[in-house]
Amino acid sequence: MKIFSAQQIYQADKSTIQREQITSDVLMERAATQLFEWLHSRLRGTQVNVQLFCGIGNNGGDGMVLARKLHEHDYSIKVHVVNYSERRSEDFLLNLERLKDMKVWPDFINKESDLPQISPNDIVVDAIFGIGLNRAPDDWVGNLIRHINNSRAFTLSVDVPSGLPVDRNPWNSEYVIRASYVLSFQLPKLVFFLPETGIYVNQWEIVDIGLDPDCIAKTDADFELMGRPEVLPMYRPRLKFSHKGTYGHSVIIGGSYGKIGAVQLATNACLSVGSGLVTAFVPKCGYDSLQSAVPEVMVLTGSREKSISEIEIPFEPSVVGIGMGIGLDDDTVSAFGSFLKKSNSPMVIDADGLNILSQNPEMLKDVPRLSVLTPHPKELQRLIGEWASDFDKLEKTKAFASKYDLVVVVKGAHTITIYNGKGYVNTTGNPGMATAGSGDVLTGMITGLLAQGYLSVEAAIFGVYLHGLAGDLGASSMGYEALKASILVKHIGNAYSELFRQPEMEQKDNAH
Ligand SMILES: NC(=O)C1=CN([C@@H]2O[C@H](COP(=O)(O)OP(=O)(O)OC[C@H]3O[C@@H](n4cnc5c(N)ncnc54)[C@H](O)[C@@H]3O)[C@@H](O)[C@H]2O)[C@@H](O)CC1
Ligand SMILES: [K+]
Repeated sequence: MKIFSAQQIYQADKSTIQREQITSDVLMERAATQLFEWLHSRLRGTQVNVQLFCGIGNNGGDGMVLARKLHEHDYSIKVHVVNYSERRSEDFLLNLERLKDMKVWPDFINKESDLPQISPNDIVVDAIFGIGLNRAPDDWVGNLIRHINNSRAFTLSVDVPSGLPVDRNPWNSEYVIRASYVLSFQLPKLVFFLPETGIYVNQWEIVDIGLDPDCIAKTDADFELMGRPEVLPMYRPRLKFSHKGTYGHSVIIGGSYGKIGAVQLATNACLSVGSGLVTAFVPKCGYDSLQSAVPEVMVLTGSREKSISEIEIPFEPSVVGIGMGIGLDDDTVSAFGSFLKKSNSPMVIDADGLNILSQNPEMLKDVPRLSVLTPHPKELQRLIGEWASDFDKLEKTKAFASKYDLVVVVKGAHTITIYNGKGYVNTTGNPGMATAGSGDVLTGMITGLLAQGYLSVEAAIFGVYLHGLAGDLGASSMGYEALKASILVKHIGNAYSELFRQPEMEQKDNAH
């Protein structure tokens, strides 16, 4: 699903109105009717107090329509107009009149007003600001927002949490609604997925308001949300008349004394994701443990006992995954540097491999183009430097990835794969995966997918999705805390099945 900027949403809005030859208030009615249906299907007439806080723009207009519909269905409502400007939108005014026609009289909150009482049992509808927010809310509006947050009432935000701009960090973190639930129109907003701004969104859902599909299809989005429908078409089925050679020979290079487990996890994951053959290249100390822990893996060793000081692979690997547990010894660094110089095909670089690159940026030009880098936040910072915000981080990563023609996997709660100026936001995974070795598993998976012929960007996107899905399946049986990297590997097979099982479950759900 595409993620649009505010300007692109306004454009889709305009194009829908033109194409369907409707007026903008018809679109507002349609949008707010969806909000009503959502709430009504959950409340089913329950007598709970619904307090609606509506701004004076179109987000407030949505709130006005919702208020009218709730009133028509005998809900107990209280409507507040947050009167932050004299520049009221036409559709807001129209729907204010329609509400008054039904003898519902909103109170107007302004600078001097007392803050209304909100009980924790009330439902708050937050329709103060939408995607039109372009500056910090005034202090009195900010105080009202803080008051709503402190009320602990269930807060349903219309389109976006009020006070949260869609293209930058908030001016004041206190002046943003902490939404229990966000009903977002048509397309998700990037801010929902970034660590600094995602905290304002507990849960979100898309409401389809029928925006012009052609306009959406032909608009290039900088970001895309990668759910099952986006990821599934990337899957490459196994062929009946195939053999292990069809699915590539991966080489995992890494490990040092005390860190052989990283290679064990990566090789295991690489096999489980479907690589035909997997060879590990480790220092001598890794030989015995790897041979006994992963019988399917072939093991090559360097000449040293505890660290890698040269990298010699006596065959042409389909793909190399390198860096996990490799350490930063001088000899390892120069072995890594010379290995990069003689490599031409895309590789996957992780952990200390990335740290070597950030300490020796002149090596970056030798990284084969279309390689996949998988940094966690600290490693990313070492590679691209400090950033001012998550937005800045993404822009800098895009520039870095384009400069060297690489795929960069920005790991996090919503991992974002960056390639060719675009960001692909992952939807699977959970906090249980923030655990030792989780990244080694991901590196092994992406390597194994590349070995099977997936393109670099697809291997990264598909691998990240499947890795998260394996984590979700693991967590569903054992919870977050006990989830560990080896369990992720065990669930890779289930994750593949889940990818295909999902539609049946959806059909069944719909049938009820
Ligand atoms: N684009 C769409 O597809 C649709 C949009 N709709 C709604 O329209 C919303 C956008 O409406 P608007 O563009 O009217 O904008 P908002 O309702 O978000 O904001 C209202 C106006 O307040 C002003 N403003 C911005 N920041 C301010 C601040 N800090 N203090 C005081 N005033 C400030 C701006 O001039 C802005 O236009 C969406 O979020 C959505 O809720 C829906 O009605 C349905 C269709
Ligand atoms: K809102």
